[in-house]
Amino acid sequence: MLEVSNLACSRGDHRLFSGLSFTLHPGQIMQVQGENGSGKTSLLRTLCGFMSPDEGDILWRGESTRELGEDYCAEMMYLGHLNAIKDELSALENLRISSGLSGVELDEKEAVAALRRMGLKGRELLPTKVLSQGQRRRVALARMLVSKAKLWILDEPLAALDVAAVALIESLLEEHLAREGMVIFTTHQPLQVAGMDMRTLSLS
Ligand SMILES: Nc1ncnc2c1ncn2[C@@H]1O[C@H](COP(=O)(O)OP(=O)(O)OP(=O)(O)O)[C@@H](O)[C@H]1O
Repeated sequence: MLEVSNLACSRGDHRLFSGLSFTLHPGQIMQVQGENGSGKTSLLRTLCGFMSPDEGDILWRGESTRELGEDYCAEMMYLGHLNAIKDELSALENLRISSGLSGVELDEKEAVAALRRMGLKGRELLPTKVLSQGQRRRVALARMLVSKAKLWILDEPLAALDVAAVALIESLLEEHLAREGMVIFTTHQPLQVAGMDMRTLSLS
């Protein structure tokens, strides 16, 4: 369970939000909404521990995420809106390295299978710099197929994806929630997650 209480966050002199509280239970998904610049990415990065809040507490299974440190990181997967993939490396190398850094060692067969499920058959060994924007996004999102993390924090996961890839991401979210996973995400596009308890958090 993730419990956020009285969270406040600023950028420079500008207060983005304050007094933000919510609880996310296993099997729940929450969409963070708000116009451009309202602080959605800042909130997600704060929940990951990449930014420190001005005030407030973030608890994972009842303990402070700051104190849990790597133990929290091992249970959380963050996919930012920038792909964080290395241009010179292949799709296969990118997936194996990013997965390894998050504590999941993938052998080549597993990584190839994940990339193929993401529609990247025949693109596994190419340097990612030659892939299209949507294909690069698919490489980054392939982590969703191999992650063992309970909490997924996803910033604009649908950006640059075509209809088939959006449907695949929706099904991966459904599978994750059915396994008692948790998801916090932002999107400016509609997302259909069947039969799920979709919560929303609006920043203004
Ligand atoms: N490093 C920084 N220094 C100063 N201001 C920043 C910095 N990063 C972000 N900001 C500002 O903080 C505000 C919130 O940015 P953030 O990226 O969290 O918004 P967002 O809701 O995710 O926006 P979008 O929908 O456009 O992705 C913006 O006004 C932005 O200009």
